[in-house]
Amino acid sequence: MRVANLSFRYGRRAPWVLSGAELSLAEGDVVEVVGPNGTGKSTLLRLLAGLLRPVRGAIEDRPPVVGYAPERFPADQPFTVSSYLRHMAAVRRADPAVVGEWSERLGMAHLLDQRLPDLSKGSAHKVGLAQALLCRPGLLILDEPFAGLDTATRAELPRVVGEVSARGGIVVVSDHQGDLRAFPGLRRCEVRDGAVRALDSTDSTRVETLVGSPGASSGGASPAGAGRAVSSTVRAAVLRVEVPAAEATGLADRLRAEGYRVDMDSGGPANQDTPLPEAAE
Ligand SMILES: Nc1ncnc2c1ncn2[C@@H]1O[C@H](COP(=O)(O)OP(=O)(O)OP(=O)(O)O)[C@@H](O)[C@H]1O
Repeated sequence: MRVANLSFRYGRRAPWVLSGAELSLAEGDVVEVVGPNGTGKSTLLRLLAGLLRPVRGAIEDRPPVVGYAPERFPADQPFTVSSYLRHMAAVRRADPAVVGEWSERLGMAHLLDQRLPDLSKGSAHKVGLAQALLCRPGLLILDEPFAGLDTATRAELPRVVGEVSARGGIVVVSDHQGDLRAFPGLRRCEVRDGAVRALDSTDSTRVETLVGSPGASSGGASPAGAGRAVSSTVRAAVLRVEVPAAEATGLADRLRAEGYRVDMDSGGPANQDTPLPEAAE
């Protein structure tokens, strides 16, 4: 799927939200979209989902089945949870049994008989997630999916994302809270000044700081070069990168998959003699 020279604004005189944005997405990609408030993350997600039409440019090769969970589920609808989800399953030509399955999985089976307008904010949010997942999406768009979720569902969501990705689906997530940050192979991109810019897949600020630090050669691998193995004709640099323990294995696996040699030291803090520079958060 490709976002090609995409420009969008909400009205003829409105300012451009996106201007000439580019993004390529491959099967199985999981992409976190970040950026300051109001820069156009939700707008980009709605464009990707096909809910908004580009003013200029195009979105090419969108998978045919799209699941979209909005940041705020519109709960002001005269249905029960069950009748709404069964209706959505029928519209998406999904097996009605998936309503029960997703309700269980998202911890909302006890809500099925409740009316949508009576739901709490978090419960309504779960209904928004469930309707996006009913259809086995080839493109799953989640706008701030973790906001207001209980602990169990928060823990379940990365597994759901992993399953969609494992069967070749593309997942695009706007996630202020960073709950997917440890997801193996996560791609990150930032929406800013109308453009979509690729970030390093893990903690870009820290890695960039390290590359510029004394002792790290600028002639070797750089975070911007992730995906390119260090060839024998390029001088190699050794970076010491301190990451949270929970993210270490995923990050190491991803770098190895990209052809880098990775040595992992899981014990204690970084070498006290050569302290890591403070990351500019
Ligand atoms: N329906 C709309 N009509 C007019 N302008 C809109 C509409 N939706 C969003 N905008 C404007 O488009 C810009 C981008 O909004 P958007 O919601 O995409 O940003 P965002 O990055 O998702 O913000 P946040 O981080 O606060 O969720 C903002 O200036 C916003 O005011």
